[in-house]
Amino acid sequence: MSQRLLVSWIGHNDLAAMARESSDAVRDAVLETTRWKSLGGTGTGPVRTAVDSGAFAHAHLLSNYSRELNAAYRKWLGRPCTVHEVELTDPSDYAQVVACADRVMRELHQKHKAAEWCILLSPGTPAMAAIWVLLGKSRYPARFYQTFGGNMAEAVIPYELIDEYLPHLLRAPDEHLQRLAAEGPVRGFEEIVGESRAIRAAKGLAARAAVRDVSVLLLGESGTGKEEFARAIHKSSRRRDKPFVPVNCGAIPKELQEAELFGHAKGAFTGADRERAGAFALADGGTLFLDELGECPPALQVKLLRALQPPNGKGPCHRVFDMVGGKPQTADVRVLAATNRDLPTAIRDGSFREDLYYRLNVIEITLPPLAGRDGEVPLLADHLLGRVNAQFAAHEPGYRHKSLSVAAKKLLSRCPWPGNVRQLQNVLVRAAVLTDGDVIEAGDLETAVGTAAHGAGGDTLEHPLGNGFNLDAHLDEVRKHYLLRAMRESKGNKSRASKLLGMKHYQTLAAQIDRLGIEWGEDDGSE
Ligand SMILES: Nc1ncnc2c1ncn2[C@@H]1O[C@H](COP(=O)(O)OP(=O)(O)OP(=O)(O)O)[C@@H](O)[C@H]1O
Repeated sequence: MSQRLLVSWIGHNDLAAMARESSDAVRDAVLETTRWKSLGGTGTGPVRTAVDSGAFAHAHLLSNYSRELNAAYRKWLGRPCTVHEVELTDPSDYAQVVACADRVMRELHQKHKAAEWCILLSPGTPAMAAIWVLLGKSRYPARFYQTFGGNMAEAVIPYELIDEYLPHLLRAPDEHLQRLAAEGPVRGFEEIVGESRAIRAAKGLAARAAVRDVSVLLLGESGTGKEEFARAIHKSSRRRDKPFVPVNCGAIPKELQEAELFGHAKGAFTGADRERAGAFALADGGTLFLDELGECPPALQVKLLRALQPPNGKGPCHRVFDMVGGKPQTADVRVLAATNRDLPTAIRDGSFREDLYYRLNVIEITLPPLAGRDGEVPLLADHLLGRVNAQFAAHEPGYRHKSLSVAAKKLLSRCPWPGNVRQLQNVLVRAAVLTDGDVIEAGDLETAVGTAAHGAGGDTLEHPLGNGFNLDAHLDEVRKHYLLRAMRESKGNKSRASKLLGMKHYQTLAAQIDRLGIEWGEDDGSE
C-alpha cells in the first residue's frame, strides 16, 4: 500500500502553540518573528493536530523561519517529519509562494513516486492555501485536509481543474501554439492534410489538447479522419513513445467485451487457458482509442465508466479496473474516443449514458464532411495518391508512380463524397490499379468514381425541411437502404457487404444492422 505523506507550511499559529509550551528564549524568538504582542490562544496548532491524528506516515513541512526555530519546532512536534527551509520574503506574494511550493513538491514527487499526497491547508496565508489548491488539483494530485477546533477533517473540493477549466482555456486562442503552427507543421500532425478553415480549426484544437492529458471526443461522419486525428494527438503528446491501442467498441462480441478491455486471468472462463492483458493494460503509459463509441452496448458503458473515474487524489489518467477473474489492476491511460452518432440524441432516447458522455467529452472536436472543405479535394487527392504510390511501389517492383491530371482533379472536386476521405482514398486506389499510364486522367476516374460523381440521389438531398423532418431519422433511413443493398449484393455475406460499404470491420456492419433493427433473414440473400 502506498504511504500517506503530509505536506504543510508551518504557520504562525503552529509556532505560537510551540512557544506556549517552551522556554522564554523560544517564546521571545517566536514573538519577534510573528511580530505579535503576546501569544494568546490555546490548542496545539494545525500541524500538530494533523500529525497527532496518526493518519500520515511522515510530514514534510515548508518553513521560512530561522533554522533555530525550525529545529525547536521539530523537537516539540516529536513525530517523523522533515522541515524544508525556503526563501520567502513575503508570504502573501503568490509568485514567491508558488515558486517555493512547486520546487519542494517537485523534489518530493521525484523522491517518493508511489506516495499518496495529503496537503494541510490550514497553516499560513490565504495565498499559501490558494496555491496548495491549484497545485493539488493539477500538477501534484493530492487530498486536502484542514483543522478546526483541534480536529482534523478532509476538505473535499468539488472542482476538477482539468475537466472544468481546461476546455475553456483551450477554446481561447493559444498564442504559443498558433505561432508554432504558423512556423511549420505541428509535430505529430504531418499526416493530416487540409488548409480549409474547418480543418485548420480542428488541427489547432487537437494540437492544444494533445499536450494536456485530457480526454478528447472526436465527432464526424464516417471516413472524415477521426482515427487519423486520434493518432496525431497521440503522436504529438508526451505519450508518443508508448502504445496507441485502438478498440472498436461496436465490434467486440458481447461475451468478450469485458475481457477485451480489462483482460482476463487464466481459467476465468472456458477457453481462457492463459492470462491475457486487455486494452487498458496494453495501453499503459500511452493512449486508448475507443472507436465507434456510439455503438457501445449499455453493459459495456457501465464498465467503461467505472474504469474512467480516477480515484480521489489521483491524476486524470489513473485507471483502476478489474481483470476478469483476477485482481484489480491500475494503469496510466489517456483515453480518446470517436463516434459518428449524435450522442445527445442517443442520451435522450436512453441508449447512451450521459455520465459517460461527459467523462469522455472534456474536449470535443468535430471533423467536417469532405464536401464542406473548400478547395481541399485536390490537395488531399495528391497526398492520398502519394500514399497509394508508396504502398504499391513497396510490393510491386517496377511500379510507376501515378499523378492526377488537372481535369481529373476538377472532376474529383465536383463529387459530393458521402463517404468522405475514405471514399476518395478508395477511388484513388481503384484508379491507380486501373490506369496503365503515369497520369490518371478524368476519363480513368469516371469508372472509379461511379455514383460519387453524380450525387447521392436528388430526392434524398432535396427532402423538404420542417413539418416533422428529422435529419437523424432521415439519415438512418438512407443508411438502412444502403446496408440492405450491400447485404443483397453480397448475398448476405457481412464481410463482403462491409467492404462494399467502405467499412473497416464487418462487426461495424453487424452493430449497425442491430441498432437500426434491420431484419435480415437467411433467404433474403438469394435472388
Ligand atoms: N485530413 C486528412 N489527411 C490525410 N488523410 C486523411 C485525412 N482524413 C482522413 N484521412 C484518411 O482517410 C481514411 C479514413 O480516415 P479515418 O479512418 O481516420 O476515418 P474515421 O472518421 O475514423 O472513419 P470511421 O468513422 O468509419 O471509423 C484513412 O485512410 C485516413 O488516413
